[in-house]
Amino acid sequence: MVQATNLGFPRIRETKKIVESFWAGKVTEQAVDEAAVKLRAENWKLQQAQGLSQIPSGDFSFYDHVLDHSVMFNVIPQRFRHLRDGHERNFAIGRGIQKPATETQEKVDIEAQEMKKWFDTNYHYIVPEFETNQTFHLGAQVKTVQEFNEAKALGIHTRPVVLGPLSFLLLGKAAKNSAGLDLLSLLPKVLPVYEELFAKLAEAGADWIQVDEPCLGLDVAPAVIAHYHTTYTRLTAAAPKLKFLIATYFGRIGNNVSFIKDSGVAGLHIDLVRAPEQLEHVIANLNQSQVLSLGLVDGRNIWKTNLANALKIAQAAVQALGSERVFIAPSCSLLHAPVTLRFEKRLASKHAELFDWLAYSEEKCKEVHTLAHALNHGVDSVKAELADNARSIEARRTSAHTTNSAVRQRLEAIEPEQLRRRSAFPERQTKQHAAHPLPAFPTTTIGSFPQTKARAKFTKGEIDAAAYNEFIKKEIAYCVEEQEKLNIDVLVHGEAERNDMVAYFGERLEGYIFSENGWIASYGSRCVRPPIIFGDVHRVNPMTITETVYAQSLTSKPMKGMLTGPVTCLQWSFVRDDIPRSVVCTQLALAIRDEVVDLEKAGIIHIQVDEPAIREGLPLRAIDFDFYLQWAVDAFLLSTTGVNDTTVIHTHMCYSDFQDIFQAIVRMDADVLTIENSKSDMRILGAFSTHGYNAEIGPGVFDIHSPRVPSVQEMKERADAMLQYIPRRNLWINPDCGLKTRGWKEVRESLTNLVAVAEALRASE
Ligand code: MET
Ligand SMILES: [Zn+2]
Repeated sequence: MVQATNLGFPRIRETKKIVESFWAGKVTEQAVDEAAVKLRAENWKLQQAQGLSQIPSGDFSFYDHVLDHSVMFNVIPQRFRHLRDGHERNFAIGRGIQKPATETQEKVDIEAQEMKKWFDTNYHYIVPEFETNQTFHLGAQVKTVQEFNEAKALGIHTRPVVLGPLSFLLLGKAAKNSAGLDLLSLLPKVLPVYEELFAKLAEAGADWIQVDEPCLGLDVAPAVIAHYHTTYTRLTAAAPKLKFLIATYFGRIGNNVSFIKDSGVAGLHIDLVRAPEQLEHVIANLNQSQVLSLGLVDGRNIWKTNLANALKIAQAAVQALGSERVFIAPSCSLLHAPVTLRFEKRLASKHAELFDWLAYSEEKCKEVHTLAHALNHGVDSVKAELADNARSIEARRTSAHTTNSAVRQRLEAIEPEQLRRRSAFPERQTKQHAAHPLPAFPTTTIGSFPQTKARAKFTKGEIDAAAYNEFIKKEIAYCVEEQEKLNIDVLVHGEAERNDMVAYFGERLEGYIFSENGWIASYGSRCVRPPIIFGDVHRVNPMTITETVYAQSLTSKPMKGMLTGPVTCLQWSFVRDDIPRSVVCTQLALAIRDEVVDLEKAGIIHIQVDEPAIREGLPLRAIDFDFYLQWAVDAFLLSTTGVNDTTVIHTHMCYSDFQDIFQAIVRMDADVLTIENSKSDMRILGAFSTHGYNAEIGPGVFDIHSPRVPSVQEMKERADAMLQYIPRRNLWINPDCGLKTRGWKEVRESLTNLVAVAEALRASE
């Protein structure tokens, strides 16, 4: 029998409320636990109702599953160890903790553990911190075992999910006191604890267990693959009752598959959505009894699966392996997909055509079941489901609403000179400085200023459109006035009208729709609701001109226009999968290009096109980098090069992992680049120039993620250090990202100090 399985279920939206109430001190730890028990039960039952035969357990988390795993293995950094074991400590590891001193207690102020992007998703995990004399052990309560038992008590036999030892170590980092630690040197210490965990699971009655090893989708050295081999040979031998399913996702396993055959593992899960071409190669690398779990339903997007196509692939696998050796599954954990379409009332009634194309997690589980059923009992046994699916797929394929011939023609007609500024940077810089002189070390901000609640009221319908517009104008005026008082050189309008830097543009472009409940986890209790790109994207009307021109009318200083770049719009949306992402990105680029040109026409001479997500889109394998960077940078160029030499194009990026993309940044050919530099790694600035970056640059002089007000002296020291790598005429002084999460008081104080730094630098010229 082919099994219908799942790798993980979303958990976040429902947990948000209870977790945030707990943080606010409104509910007890016990209430949190009770809510969790209820939610898990609901999720398991829901998956069972969809007909899955292997349902995951242990995938639940209140904050992050990697954090939970670290805690389960007692990998708790020194600075948190004195806190009481429990939710409060776990949340403290994720978010840091600050408590004022009381009569009975000293002040508490502990920095959170580092958060990092989970592969190429927009989910963030808490990076495990390992020490040289790290010890590992399980506590009295073992989360994975507990949750397995919890499901068992409900009569549901689940497949426990555990983060595998190699990925656990490789995704971590050395603690500050353990610089230079070779993470894999901890294997001999961690494996006995994994053995203990697996023994407990076997004792509790588990048979299949899912061991996630997402690092197998990366370029890993042969030495690491050798570790995989010895590790799994050992773990499987120690737990003869368990069947290990190694789960890979987000791409192809490639030659990393080589260790599987004689490693003792019972099965392997592969992502056939991202990498359908790997099927044959993987099958050829399995032994005679190993199971292959086929990730055929996209776990990272919201479109219905083309079941006929998926069935063909599955049938080929069944033919090669036999039905006992095939599982059907989503491509990855459904953590990255919204929960259910049941609550999308507005889409269902107002956009019935599009609604019919969608599948969230609940519906994806059903698709998995339908595929398995068709394989086990013949296609006729699910005739109605398959016919329904074929009808939706065909309706989407032939819809008049996804294609716009004018957009297609415009794309065809793109000429190479539309990807180039008229002159090279040095010539542009001379012209720009002559046409619009600025003081040395110009000061600016990244775009957003502290936000007020009125926009939320407007969405709730409490104030009407006219009142709302008046309100936005006031906010802009206030923001401009404050910046003038602070004596900043290049001003911004503050982005008061923008809920979200991607959704704002999505709402103004054709080709997008918005869901009510398409929430996915971003980090901790934070969820995002990515807009949905379903059709050809194009701009109908200007999107930012009114606000920008109004803001410019209030000041004689230059007002910087503020746009979100095409790659970031792409990266932070659910993107149609019927045409290549590169094509969607090019369409977005043309829309932004029109806006850039219109801003210039309206007299705006500084225009910033933000691309914070360009690094995140980088593929997982180095061999795929060039292809991505080619189209991504081309899209940025297409959006920004329609202007005169005297117009200053800015861009902004805020993930400091620039190592892999220097050349791409150079090729983006912006006049000014503002970047996050809060980690103060000055060497990175040196690397910019080594890689040929010669344009203007503003490495943030303060970290906006913290409410702390930086002193003049500390920022001046940072700027002085920057000057060792950056010529004086190219250095801008700015914070490292937008200020919308901060309060006005601290922003005013921080920026007063920031301007003082620029003045001090000028004085020393
Ligand atoms: C995540 S980058 C944010 C850039 C945007 N212009 C802002 O200031 O909010
Ligand atoms: Zn930023």
